[in-house]
Amino acid sequence: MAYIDVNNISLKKRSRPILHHISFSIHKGTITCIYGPSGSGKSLLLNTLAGYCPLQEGTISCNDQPIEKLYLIQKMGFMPQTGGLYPFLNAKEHMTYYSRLYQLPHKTTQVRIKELLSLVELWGHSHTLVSQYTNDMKRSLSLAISLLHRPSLLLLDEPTYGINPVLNKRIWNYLKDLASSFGTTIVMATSLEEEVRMNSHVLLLQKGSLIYDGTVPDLFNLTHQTTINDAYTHLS
Ligand SMILES: Nc1ncnc2c1ncn2[C@@H]1O[C@H](COP(=O)(O)OP(=O)(O)OP(=O)(O)O)[C@@H](O)[C@H]1O
Repeated sequence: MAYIDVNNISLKKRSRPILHHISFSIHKGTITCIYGPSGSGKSLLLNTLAGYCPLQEGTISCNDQPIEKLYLIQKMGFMPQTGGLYPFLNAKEHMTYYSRLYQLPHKTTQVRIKELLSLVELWGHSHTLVSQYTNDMKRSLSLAISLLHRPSLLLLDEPTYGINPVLNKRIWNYLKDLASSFGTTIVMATSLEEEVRMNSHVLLLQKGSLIYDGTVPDLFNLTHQTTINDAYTHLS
């Protein structure tokens, strides 16, 4: 049975249709990559999954429950592309603030803050105000925050964009371990072809329409191509 069911959703922004009749399913404990060029609707799709864009058409359910309920019961972790950070708080204060929102026990909070800020290479900057962070550091902090409460569903908007290869690999190992050991379901927007290739499930978006939903090997078989970009162009 599917963990997430997206059924015929459409979305308009300022009366302009952006997402068009999108349907797909996601299984528990898998990593799904949403791939497409800038402006294809990746962020809006993720925002819609996270419940930030009210649905104008269609339904989204998670474990047979409306997805909005999942957010309320704190089972979802969402890393937006921007926002969610306070310039005059440092990384540790952010993590503490969000831990309180999630009502994590004090000891768990201390352990997770160190573990996650170390994971994203911010432990050494944990007392620096976010206003002094680079965009990449802000992104890393957003990722750490989204992981804080060990959510069962993680929605990540380009989590590894612009980061160094060593950190990229460490984050990927961490995410894969969450999926395989804890059954965490991960949905991420990415513009990096190599990230799509590493994962089993890919959704290709073009101008707000889903042009492919399936595995990478099936995509290559279908299009007789050997790269994601060539396959994407073939389907366009
Ligand atoms: N709040 C909004 N109001 C109106 N149009 C919007 C809004 N947010 C996004 N759009 C438009 O919706 C389309 C999809 O945007 P979206 O940010 O989801 O694309 P994306 O694939 O995530 O791109 P990128 O990789 O650059 O983030 C774009 O044409 C964008 O201009």
